[in-house]
Amino acid sequence: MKEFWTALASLMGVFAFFQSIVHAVLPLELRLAAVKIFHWVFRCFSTYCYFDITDTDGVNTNELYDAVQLYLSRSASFSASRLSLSRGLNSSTFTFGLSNNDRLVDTFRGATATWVHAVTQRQSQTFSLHPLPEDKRSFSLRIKKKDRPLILPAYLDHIMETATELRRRSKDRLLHTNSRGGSMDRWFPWESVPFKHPSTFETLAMDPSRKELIMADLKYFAEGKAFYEKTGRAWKRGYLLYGPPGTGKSSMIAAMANYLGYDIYDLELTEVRTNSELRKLLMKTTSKSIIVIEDIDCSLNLTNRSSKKASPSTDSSSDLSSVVGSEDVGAGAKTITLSGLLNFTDGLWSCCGSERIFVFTTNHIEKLDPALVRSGRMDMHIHMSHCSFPALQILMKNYLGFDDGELDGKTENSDLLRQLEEVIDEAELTPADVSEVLIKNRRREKAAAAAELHDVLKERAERRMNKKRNAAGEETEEEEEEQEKRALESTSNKSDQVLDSCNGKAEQGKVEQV
Ligand SMILES: Nc1ncnc2c1ncn2[C@@H]1O[C@H](COP(=O)(O)OP(=O)(O)OP(=O)(O)O)[C@@H](O)[C@H]1O
Ligand SMILES: [Mg+2]
Repeated sequence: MKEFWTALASLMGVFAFFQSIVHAVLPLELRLAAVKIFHWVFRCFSTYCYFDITDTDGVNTNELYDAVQLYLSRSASFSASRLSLSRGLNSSTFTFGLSNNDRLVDTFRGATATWVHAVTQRQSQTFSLHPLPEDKRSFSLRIKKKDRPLILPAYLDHIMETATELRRRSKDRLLHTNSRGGSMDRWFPWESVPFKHPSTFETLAMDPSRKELIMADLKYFAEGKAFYEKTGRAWKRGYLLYGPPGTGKSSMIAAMANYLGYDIYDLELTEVRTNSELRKLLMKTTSKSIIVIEDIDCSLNLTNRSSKKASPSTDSSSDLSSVVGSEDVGAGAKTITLSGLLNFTDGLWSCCGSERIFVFTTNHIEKLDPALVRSGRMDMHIHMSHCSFPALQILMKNYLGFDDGELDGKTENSDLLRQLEEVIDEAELTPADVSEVLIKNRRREKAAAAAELHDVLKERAERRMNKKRNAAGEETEEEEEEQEKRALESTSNKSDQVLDSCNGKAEQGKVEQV
């Protein structure tokens, strides 16, 4: 035994001696090259192959990294002996995180996949306007070389799909905004909060047939990967929601996100200064998301637009590049152009990601630049209108607890329902107005609350009728005055003509006299 320890000690001594010689004789570059060659030789003879999945690809966040993290933390968490736990602010679920060098083993189609998570510090960065995060994170996947054709890329597809499904099921969606201090100089220009809006298509008050049409359209889109690939179209869709305030445009967006399980990017256009900032924001959005620009008409600077339009050029492209949010503020002049915005939704940059929905909302569709609303740009124009009777029925269900049987018009409520149906269109109340009345009366008995609603609707309808009648009366008065004026004018014209003809004769006579 003693001999063994003596031999080991002398072996280590020899190794240390050679190491010091190598360090003294070989320069650093040569040593690094030697290490690389050693790794290369090792990999050539190894039965395994390795794949590194980093958190960024240098510019964009790597969706695969996020998917792997979610997949491993939810699917394989039970097989790991040590994991870090976290729960996001306002989030309803716990997330298992992986620390440095954590190792997880997964199996797919009978093959073993070993994952190792590595967190290293990024080497000191040179000055940059867009610094990267301090930590560099990556997953390393190790599989047997012989399994490679069997499980790649199917395994990665499986991970992406599972992560998507997990996200959808967790109902933990995010609402990203660029207006809450998200700085363009930072790595991630969007600030995020958990998205908890409870609006769904079920609670949304609108005609069921139109609702179904929209839901079918969304579903077709979400499942339409093959269709978009086959037709060579970018996998994105645009919706323009327009209508008066309080008709449910924002509620519809929330319902869309909840229906599809997508995140929302709420883009505050007035916070974006240049087209390149806009493009960068777009690049930092993930797929399976809804990118929203609310009140698009208010984001457009019509003064600048018209001044540009006043230029002699009649070229339609000049119209397209009209300034949107421009403000002449010297060096920091804002230079977002309409063409920049259209590129954002339509152009090549809009495709740097997939499965994305663009939603614009406006109260004044007539104020929008024709370039924005021309057919083909926004795939679907959805008019959110005043509360109709079918929409009212949904609100009565939501707020007062009426059920389908009570609303089918064959029960003791049928009279009340008929009366509501008679006045609802004339009252022209928005779903938000109706909701207010119902909220105020929600503690009362259903029928009493509905009767109160009827009174409000009736009063409003009558007021509108009176207004119309008065307006019509004023119009008739105006018309009568107009007619009188015309009659008077025609009489005076006739006498003028008589005078003229007399004068004419006099002139002629005069001429003749001359
Ligand atoms: N169609 C609807 N279905 C259910 N609730 C609605 C609907 N429309 C409005 N509401 C209610 O009114 C409130 C305001 O609606 P919402 O913010 O969606 O309107 P909007 O059309 O986006 O208005 P604005 O044009 O002012 O942004 C919502 O919180 C919701 O409770
Ligand atoms: Mg809104």
